Amino acid sequence: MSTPRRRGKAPSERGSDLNDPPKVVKAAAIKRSASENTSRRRVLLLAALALVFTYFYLRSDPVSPTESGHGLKMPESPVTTSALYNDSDIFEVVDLPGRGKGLIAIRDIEQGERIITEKPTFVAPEQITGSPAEFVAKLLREANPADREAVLSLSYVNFPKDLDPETNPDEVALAIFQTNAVAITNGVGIFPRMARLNHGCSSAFNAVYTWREKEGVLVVHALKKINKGEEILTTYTNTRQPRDDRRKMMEENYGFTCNCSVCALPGSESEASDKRLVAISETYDRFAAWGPKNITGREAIEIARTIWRIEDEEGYLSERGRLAADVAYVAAAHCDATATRQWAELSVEWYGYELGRDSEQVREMANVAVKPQSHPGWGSREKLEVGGPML
Ligand SMILES: C[S@@+](CC[C@H](N)C(=O)[O-])C[C@H]1O[C@@H](n2cnc3c(N)ncnc32)[C@H](O)[C@@H]1O
Repeated sequence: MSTPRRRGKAPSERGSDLNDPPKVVKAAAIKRSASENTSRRRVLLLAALALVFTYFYLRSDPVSPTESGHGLKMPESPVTTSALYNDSDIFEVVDLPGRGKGLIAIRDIEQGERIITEKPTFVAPEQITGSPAEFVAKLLREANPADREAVLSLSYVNFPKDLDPETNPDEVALAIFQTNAVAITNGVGIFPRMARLNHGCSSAFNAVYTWREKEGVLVVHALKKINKGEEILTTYTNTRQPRDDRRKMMEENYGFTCNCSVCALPGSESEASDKRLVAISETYDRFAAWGPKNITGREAIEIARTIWRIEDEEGYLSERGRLAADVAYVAAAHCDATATRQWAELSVEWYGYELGRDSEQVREMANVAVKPQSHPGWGSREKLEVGGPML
C-alpha cells in the first residue's frame, strides 16, 4: 500500500489515491503503498524481473517449494514469530483444488473483525543493485528458522523455464518473493500467514489487508461478513476494471485464470458487472474534478452518491471509508458542518470495517465527526450547503 494518507489534502490533489488504478510493479522502482487498502499492493519484485520475464511460463497450479524439494528447505519448526496473535480459531489453511492452499473460515467472521495481525519476515528495499535472487535469498537466510521455513513453504509461479528449482534455491526464493510479497511504506515485505490469501474480484473478495507503519504490522480485516466454511479472499489488483483486463493481469502476474464468483458470471451478467465497474471508475474521475473546481461541491456530493449506489448494485464495498472521507473534505471545504459530520460518520463506519476500528483513519475521521470545523480543509471554498449521504 501507499504512503499513509496525508492530512488536509484535497481529493484531487491525492489523485493517485483516487484516480490511478493500482498497478502491479514489475520493475526496480517499486513504490506501492500498504497504508490503506493494501489489497492491491502485492508486488512483483525486483530489478531483474525484466530479465527473468523472458523465461516466464504460466502454471495452472502454484508450486509449493516443499513439493519441488529445492535446496533451501529447512527443518520443520512450529514456531513462527510473524503471526502476532492466535488466529487458529478463525480460519484454517487448507488445500483447495486448482488454487493451491487458501484460508477457510472455521467460524462466522463479523464484518470489520480482525483476521490476521502479522509482522514481516523480512522487508526488501524498493530498489536494489546486484542480483535480486541473491539479495532475497540472503534476507531469507538471515530470518529466524521458523519464519524462513514458513516462507519456504509458500507457493510460487513464473519460475524461469530453463532453471531447475532443485539446483537454483536463490531463484526459488526470488520466485516465492515475487508471488507473495506486499509493498509497504518503505519497501516490500513478506508475510507468510497472509500470503495464503487467494484472490477474488469486485464483490468476490471479503477481506482487505493494510500495512500499519507505526505498529510495524500488517492487518487483515473482514470487509463483509464471512460465513463459516467460506474462503477468505482478498484482491491482488484494482478490480474496478472489466473481466478480460483483470484476467489478463492475473494470468500474466500470478499464473492463474480467475474464476472467482464475479469472473464466473454468465455472459449478460458479466457484461453488466463490467459496465458497473467501469462506471465506478469513471465516476471517481468525475468526482476528482472538484479539486480543480471543474464541478461544484453539490455536484461532487451527487457524484459520490452515484458511486455509492453503483457499488451497492455491484456489491463492491471496498474503499468506502476513503470515499466518505473525501466527501467529508468537500463538505468541510464548503463549511457545511452537518454534511461534514454525516460523511465523517460514514467514513468512520467503513474505515472501521476495512482498516479496523482502532486505525488511525478512524480516529482522524471520528475527530472530524465531533468537530467538523477541525477538518484541515475547513472553509477553503465558498460557503455552500452540499448535502449529506442520503443513501
Ligand atoms: C499469494 S499466493 C496465494 C496462496 C496460494 N494459493 C498458496 O497455495 O500458497 C498466489 C497464488 O495463489 C493462486 N491463486 C490465488 N488466487 C487464485 C484464484 N482465485 N484462483 C486460482 N488460483 C489462485 C495462484 O497460483 C497465485 O499465483
